[in-house]
Amino acid sequence: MIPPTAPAVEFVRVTRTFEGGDQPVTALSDVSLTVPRGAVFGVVGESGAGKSTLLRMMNGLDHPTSGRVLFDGIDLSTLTKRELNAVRHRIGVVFQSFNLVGNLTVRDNIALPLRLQRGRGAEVSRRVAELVDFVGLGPRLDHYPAQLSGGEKQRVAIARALATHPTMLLCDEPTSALDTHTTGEILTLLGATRAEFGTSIVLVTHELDAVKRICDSAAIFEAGELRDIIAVEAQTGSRELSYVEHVRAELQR
Ligand SMILES: Nc1ncnc2c1ncn2[C@@H]1O[C@H](COP(=O)(O)OP(=O)(O)OP(=O)(O)O)[C@@H](O)[C@H]1O
Repeated sequence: MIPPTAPAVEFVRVTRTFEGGDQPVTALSDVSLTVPRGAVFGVVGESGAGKSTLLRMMNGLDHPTSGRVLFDGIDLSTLTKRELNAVRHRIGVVFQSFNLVGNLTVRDNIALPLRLQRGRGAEVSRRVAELVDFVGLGPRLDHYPAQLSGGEKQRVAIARALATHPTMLLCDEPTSALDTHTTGEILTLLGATRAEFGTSIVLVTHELDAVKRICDSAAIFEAGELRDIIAVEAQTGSRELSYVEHVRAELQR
């Protein structure tokens, strides 16, 4: 059972060391942090800081060498493969490179996680319709990924990640392949995801503007060590700018 007050994710003194090369590599060293439920939590750090390792552990794809990772209060390393799979259905993942299936339409990409769970046809269609509406991709339902812009592909990927009603969304550099205006649109969509569904979001990014825009707090990593967790001041009064307003604001800054 999920303790009602459990955070979305908790790391308790987590260390992850990779053996096998000439020398062991410590990707994360004694990391303790808490992602509160419903938070948008940023993770920043230079290349090699340990961000991907952190995300893989949140998703149960990797386990600590020492310490514990708790999702909804459950220690992921104590679960059987079957239990872990069940927990992972409550976690959505969004990648920089979208990871859509090229020979499936938008509709079928979004439906994929539901079909893997053997969802019934009518339920799947209803859920896909809701999500397409939420991410604003109605007219593109029968298009293939190659026919979409980068921003549209990321909308499909977000819809697909939300298909199974996850309580947490892990976003690995979701806007790094996008121009700044489209980045703003995707961040707005992630903000709407939290507001509409209460989804906890972990946003790994090297773009500090993205953190400033939607995160409540952010963890700063350096060489596998958690250096600081900072509260991010809310950007009150900010609204979605049109493309022209955005370019004007950037060039005149
Ligand atoms: N499977 C592995 N085997 C050996 N070393 C690894 C493995 N995975 C990660 N590492 C090492 O752990 C350290 C942290 O890697 P990680 O990918 O977590 O960093 P990152 O912050 O995500 O970097 P980037 O922004 O470049 O993706 C690096 O030194 C990396 O080489």
